[in-house]
Amino acid sequence: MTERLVELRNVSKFFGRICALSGVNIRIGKGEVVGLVGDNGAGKSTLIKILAGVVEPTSGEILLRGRLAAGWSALRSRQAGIETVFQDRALAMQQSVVRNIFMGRELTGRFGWLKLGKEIREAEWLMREIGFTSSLLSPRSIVGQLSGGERQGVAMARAIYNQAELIILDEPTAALSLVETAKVLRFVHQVKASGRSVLFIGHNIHHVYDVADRFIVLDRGTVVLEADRATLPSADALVAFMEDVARPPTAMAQSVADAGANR
Ligand SMILES: Nc1ncnc2c1ncn2[C@@H]1O[C@H](COP(=O)(O)OP(=O)(O)OP(=O)(O)O)[C@@H](O)[C@H]1O
Repeated sequence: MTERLVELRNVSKFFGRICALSGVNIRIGKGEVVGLVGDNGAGKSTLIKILAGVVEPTSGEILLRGRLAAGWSALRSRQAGIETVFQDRALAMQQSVVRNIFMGRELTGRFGWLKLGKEIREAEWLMREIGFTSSLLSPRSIVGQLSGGERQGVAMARAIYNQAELIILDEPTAALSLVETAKVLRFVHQVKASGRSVLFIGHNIHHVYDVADRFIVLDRGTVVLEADRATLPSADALVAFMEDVARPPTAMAQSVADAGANR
């Protein structure tokens, strides 16, 4: 097993009487890509918001490198190297790639002057690190003119600049074409190759399967499957498992009865 980076131990979250998470145990190791899947309302967003420190668990513990993390908050989460790329990616569309990467953490000199040359060089390095290959793209490109997959890459480059050790990607391939999805999956592979970890949340099981080393399936607030890639022969096996989980108990009982009758 890889070195443990972050763990949730017996975490539950209630919103009033609604139970969003119940006794969840998960761990994310250094340099691994974990795929988090589950139907609508399964608790995925709540889980990533807890990791990001923007939602407080009702009970349970968060551990960093095996040690209890006290006083968990958005600041502590970022200090621990956890960066979340939410679906809107929070990018300034009218601004350049370099301005987006350094937003709020600009490189300045002694008198507060912007070190644009240094930022450009650093942005070029980050773009290479994340796997941008197009020669048409530069740190000066305007983000609003980039494709959806490339924008996702800029958000990931910003996370790396912010010292991310774990990048949480909230449905990074939602509404993207095949070509754009392939770009995002390549960026994720690059992030892993650089030794960082990724928690990849996705509705498209095939995208998650393509990129993850390990899979966690949430269903109505509980972890119903945690499996290594080696134990899941294909994306279809994961889809079949999820279909079984989603099936209402009566339908399941009926299908068991049907199977018995056909024997
Ligand atoms: N702020 C909130 N107040 C009340 N209930 C909430 C809140 N946030 C989430 N919930 C409820 O908690 C449960 C889990 O929601 P969550 O958004 O975490 O699921 P999800 O897996 O991310 O779903 P989706 O894929 O649709 O985004 C749902 O029943 C949801 O209605």
